[in-house]
Amino acid sequence: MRINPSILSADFANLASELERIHTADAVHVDVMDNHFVPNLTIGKPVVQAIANSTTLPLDIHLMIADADRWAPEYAQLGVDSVTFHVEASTAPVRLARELRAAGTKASMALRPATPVEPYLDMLGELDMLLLMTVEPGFGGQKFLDLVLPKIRRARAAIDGSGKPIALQVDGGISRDTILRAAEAGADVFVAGSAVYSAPEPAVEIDVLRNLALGGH
Ligand SMILES: O=C(CO)[C@@H](O)[C@H](O)COP(=O)(O)O
Repeated sequence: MRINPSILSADFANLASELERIHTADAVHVDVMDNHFVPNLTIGKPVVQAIANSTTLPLDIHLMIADADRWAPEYAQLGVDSVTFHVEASTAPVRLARELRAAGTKASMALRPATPVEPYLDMLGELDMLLLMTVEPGFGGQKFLDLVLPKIRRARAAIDGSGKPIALQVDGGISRDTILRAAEAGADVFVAGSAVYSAPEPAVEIDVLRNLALGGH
């Protein structure tokens, strides 16, 4: 059960201290948005590099950008732990996943809530992590979409059937109220933004969320 706080909900003017506030996290989830794939604009490579230089936590990079085939390998060069691209933004996801692994990072692929997982089950072995979005990507603070739960269950069954150690991440609306449902469905990596950063002590909230998730297993 891993908790990766999203710095989208952090104070961007004080990123170094905001990273210290989540020292109990398993990794830092970094949302890169380009105002094309999603209707929001966040940060790019220079700021990702600065974050990498400011923390000892692994970086979990979530690219919500168009033309993932072109850009994702460049993020892999930054020495981050994992790079997640959206399948809806890639024309050659198998080749891209292989390129990411060849660059020394974990390869991860994300699906929007309405994107079915079945067409991609045969390529699970190319991935280190599958991200199932539990909100429409673009903004923090949205409501968890329960309609994704059956897809999480189907993905869990396929991962278990593959016999491969593929992480199953969920992102969006994860809180004390929703994390158990996602865990019971089979998720094992949880991205939480507003729930962590709105807490008085984010590091403690991370531990609370992790313990709640453990109740689902
Ligand atoms: O990628 C996204 C949103 O597109 C997420 O990472 C959010 O940043 C999570 O925030 P909360 O829903 O937990 O507030």
